[in-house]
Amino acid sequence: TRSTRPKRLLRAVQKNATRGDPLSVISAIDHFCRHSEWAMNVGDEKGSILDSVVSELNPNTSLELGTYCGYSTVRIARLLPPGARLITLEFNPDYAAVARQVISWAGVQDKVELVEGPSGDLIPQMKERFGVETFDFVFLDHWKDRYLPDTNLLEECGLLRKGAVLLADNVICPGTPEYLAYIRNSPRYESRYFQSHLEYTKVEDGLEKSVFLG
Ligand SMILES: Cc1ncnc2c1ncn2[C@@H]1O[C@H](/C=C/CNC(=O)c2cc(-c3ccc(F)cc3)cc(O)c2O)[C@@H](O)[C@H]1O
Ligand SMILES: [Mg+2]
Repeated sequence: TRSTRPKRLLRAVQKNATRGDPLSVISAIDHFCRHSEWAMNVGDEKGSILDSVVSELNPNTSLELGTYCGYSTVRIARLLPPGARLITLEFNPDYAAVARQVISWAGVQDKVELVEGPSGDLIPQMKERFGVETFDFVFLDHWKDRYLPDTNLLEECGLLRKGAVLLADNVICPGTPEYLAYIRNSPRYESRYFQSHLEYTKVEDGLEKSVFLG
């Protein structure tokens, strides 16, 4: 079957990372993206901002929109306390298949539930089908024009608790103008921009951290 970039990324993980060692999986992917083929993982620079937000929050229930190859899934899951869980949504079955293998190579599969399907259909099912009360943390990294509709959906479904944190990737590059305008002007959120760079490049990008005030 035709080799794809995600499959080549997975092979690099299986070749260079140690099973059960999430940090070695993260560095194997970063090395592959720096020295072989660029890929749209959040990367090491923005990834360390993601790490600090997750570590400070210690979320019990987290949601990731857009799994891709599972890089940020592993970054988040390795920091979660015992019993905590991360639900990650991915509608491309080929990407999901690669991500499942990256996640299990890292040994964090017990903390992760990868659900295949479009976020717009799955978010309204979170309570009944997945037993979620509310999310403590949401990482947005899927199609950029879905950030705002999915945020509104999370609000409408009562899935954000007071103090829940939304962390959005790529608010500069490729950019999420509608989402930024909404979240920065809404009285229901307290937002802060973390300046950084587009993964593996010198181009400016950043993460927007927004606390839901209820
Ligand atoms: C509604 C729905 N439901 C479920 N899964 C969904 C979904 N919408 C998308 N997905 C999934 O999520 C990932 C998509 C990620 C989109 N990310 C980017 O486009 C992206 C692009 C760049 C970039 C920057 C400069 C360039 F020159 C080129 C690319 C950097 C990034 O960091 C990105 O995240 C991908 O795995 C897709 O299948
Ligand atoms: Mg991204």
